[in-house]
Amino acid sequence: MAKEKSKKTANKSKFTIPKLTVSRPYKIIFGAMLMLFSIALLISFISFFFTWKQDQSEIFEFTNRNVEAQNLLRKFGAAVSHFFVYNGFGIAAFIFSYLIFVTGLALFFSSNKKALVNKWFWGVLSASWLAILFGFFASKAPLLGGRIGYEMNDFLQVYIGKIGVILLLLLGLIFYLVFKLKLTPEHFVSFYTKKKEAFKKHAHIEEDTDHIVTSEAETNSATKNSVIDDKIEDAPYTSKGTSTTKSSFEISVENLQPTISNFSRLNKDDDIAIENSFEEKTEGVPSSQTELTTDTSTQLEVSTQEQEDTTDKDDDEALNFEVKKVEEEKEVTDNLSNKLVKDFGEFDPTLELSNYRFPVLDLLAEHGKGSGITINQEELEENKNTIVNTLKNYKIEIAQIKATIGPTVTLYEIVPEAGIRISKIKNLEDDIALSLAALGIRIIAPIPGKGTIGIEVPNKKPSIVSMRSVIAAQRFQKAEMELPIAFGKNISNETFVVDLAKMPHLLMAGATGQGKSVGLNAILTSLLYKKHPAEVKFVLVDPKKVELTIYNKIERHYLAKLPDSEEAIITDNTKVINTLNSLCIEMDNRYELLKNAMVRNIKEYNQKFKQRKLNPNDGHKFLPYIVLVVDEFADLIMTAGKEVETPIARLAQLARAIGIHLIIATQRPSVNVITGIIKANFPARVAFRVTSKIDSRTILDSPGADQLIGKGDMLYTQGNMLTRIQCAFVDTPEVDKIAEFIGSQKAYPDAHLLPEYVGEEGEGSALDINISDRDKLFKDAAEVIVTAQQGSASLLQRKLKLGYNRAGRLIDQLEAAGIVGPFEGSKARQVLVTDLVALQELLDNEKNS
Ligand SMILES: Nc1ncnc2c1ncn2[C@@H]1O[C@H](COP(=O)(O)OP(=O)(O)OP(=O)(O)O)[C@@H](O)[C@H]1O
Repeated sequence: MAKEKSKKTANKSKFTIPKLTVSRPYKIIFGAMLMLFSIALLISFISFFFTWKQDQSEIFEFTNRNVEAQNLLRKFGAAVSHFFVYNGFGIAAFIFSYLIFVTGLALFFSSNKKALVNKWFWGVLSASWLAILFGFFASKAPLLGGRIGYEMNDFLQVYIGKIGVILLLLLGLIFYLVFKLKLTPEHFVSFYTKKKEAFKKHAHIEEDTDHIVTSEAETNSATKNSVIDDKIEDAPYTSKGTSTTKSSFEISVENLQPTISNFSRLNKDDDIAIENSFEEKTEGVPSSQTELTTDTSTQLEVSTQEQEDTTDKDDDEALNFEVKKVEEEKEVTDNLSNKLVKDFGEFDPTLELSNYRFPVLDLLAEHGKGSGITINQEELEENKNTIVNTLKNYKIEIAQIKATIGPTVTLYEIVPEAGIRISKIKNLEDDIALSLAALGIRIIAPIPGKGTIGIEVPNKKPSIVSMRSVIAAQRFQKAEMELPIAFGKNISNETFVVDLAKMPHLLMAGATGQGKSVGLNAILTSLLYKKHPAEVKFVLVDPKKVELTIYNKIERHYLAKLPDSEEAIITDNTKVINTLNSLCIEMDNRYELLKNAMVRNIKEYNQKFKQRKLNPNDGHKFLPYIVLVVDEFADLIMTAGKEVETPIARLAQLARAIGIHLIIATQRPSVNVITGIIKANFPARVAFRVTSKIDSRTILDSPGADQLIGKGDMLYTQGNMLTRIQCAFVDTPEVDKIAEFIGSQKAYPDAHLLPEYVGEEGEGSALDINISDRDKLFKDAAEVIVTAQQGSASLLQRKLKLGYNRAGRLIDQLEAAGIVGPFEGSKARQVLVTDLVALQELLDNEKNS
């Protein structure tokens, strides 16, 4: 079926009326002719209304050239006007002039034909309607309706009478309004209400304006004029100073506003009503007035456009198709943090001590001028020969030998002949040492990553590596590290710089007098030379009480301490436990901050904080690195055992991301000091000379440290290969000078305060009568005891997960508060409060008293 239908339509379209194709130039000519003709008609028609009486008799004398017509277009004008107006449609003949003009225009611009047909349809209908209407007045004014009007009117009157004709005309009018102007009754209703509202507002504003005008007149001050007044004064048409003009303008502009705002609220059908009301309102207002308010004029254009759209809906060509340019949405890159950074710059943590000066290089001594290596050629030659000969004795041929001179040792790299087993050379270590008659020979077989065998032979005259030389080294100065440490110089005499933040914790061991304390000072000095007081804080634990006391001077710059402690450098073992636990709290707090800031480590956190992306009101603050230095760890472990080991292990396991780094030194690297749990969490290790291979294994997991020569000769490992380094030497007076230099500068009001830690052990054993001195868990403990009706410390220990000391202290406090009875030997104490209500009462009474 569908196919048949489509076939039929196809056939239909095939046999449509043959198209009269006129070429474009002809169309233009013809169009122009029609337009000119229509103009001629218009002139003739207008002229006809004044000359028709004189010209009427001459019409029949058309060919007689002696008879002159009065019409502006003479005989032609008189004839066509007679035809169109007198014998035609009367005044409605103008419609034909218009229709001919638009036809010419359509041809001229080759525009849509459908719209033209539409125009002709409505044009002829309107002309007929008008002609019939004016037909009623044919006897008095025959020109109004023309002959056609008269005849049609007469014809209709015969059949339907005068009233019938009037009704028919009314029907025609409605037909026109509904179909052509697309008007509905709702339009009239809304138009009426709008009119009413506008009228009300008009009246209201008129009142106000009158008021303004009078007050203006009273004050006679030009400065008080409103913006609209200013605009009026600028406008060319206004007669300056005439208050009537001003006020009338103000009203009209004000009047526009409600109309326009209403416009947006109305539905499509309401458009015409609004426009009509608008036009009415602007009537009588000079056109320039509408130009004054740009907004208004824009809106005006829109509404005019809409009207055209409605009236010429089926006029495809005339339809104004406007593509609205969609503006790209603007991105708001200017968020608060960017704005803050723009306004105040990035947050500068060093601002509080902005005048802080880093210690100068001159504070450090040179130690052995030039610190150049003083090895002579003879010694080198001699050592080489001895090595080659010794190996030869054991039938080990050498293909190549190379020497690298370090500050304390010289490395001889040998490439043995093919087929020589490396283990054979390694086993000859002692023999080679004996032959060379030197202490501290270390054989590295093979040197990792080189494929050679290294024999380190101490220099006869070792040179001191001064702290000054390593601090001044470019490697250190340009090191882009979080916590750079210049340890000293390696075997190739290069400055050895490592990042403590990457280690992330360091374990140091070495027999007494081998350079541990100097090593610690070298680490601290490196950080003091590179880091601002705002960026790093030290927690110093010095059970020996003498090694680190020099740093007391920089307490308010660089040290961190517990809130209640007087001395920043911790020498008391119980305080060490509290400090370690406090650091654990600090660690937990920092993790919370990192979590809230949605960052993974302290570096990202501080960066975000500097960029002002973190709000200090949410508890965010710049986090300095915290370096915990424990000088004699063995001593701590011996006295505090697990209480120290546990927080140390916890910190070592977790603290790297939040910027807490541990440096632990010990002179007894035995397994009960450097336990498995400690070792597992300290991948970076430094070994100074130790007394036995076992100690070397404990600290480095391999021998070697026992063969060092002491005096700062050290081995460093970060989990893989060992690096032999000559530790930089910094003497106590130098450190003292640096501390003095820093300490003499403006400082923070106090040392950096660590979070408070309430230890399990109380400070005094006396009964705490003072309520404010009570344990934080006092109330909980009381509730536990009262509920269980059993006054025992072990109950508290179990329920509140407390240590024995703290539980005992709580019992004492409960006794003092009268909640439990006195100590009764092996029996549990008597509970003096019967229930929780009574307990609450007791506590409330205590508070009030
Ligand atoms: N890097 C070094 N360069 C030159 N000499 C050094 C170096 N390190 C240490 N020494 C020498 O060794 C001595 C002892 O050093 P240090 O005080 O550091 O030993 P220690 O291991 O801390 O001893 P203790 O454990 O008894 O305190 C220093 O006084 C110094 O003479």
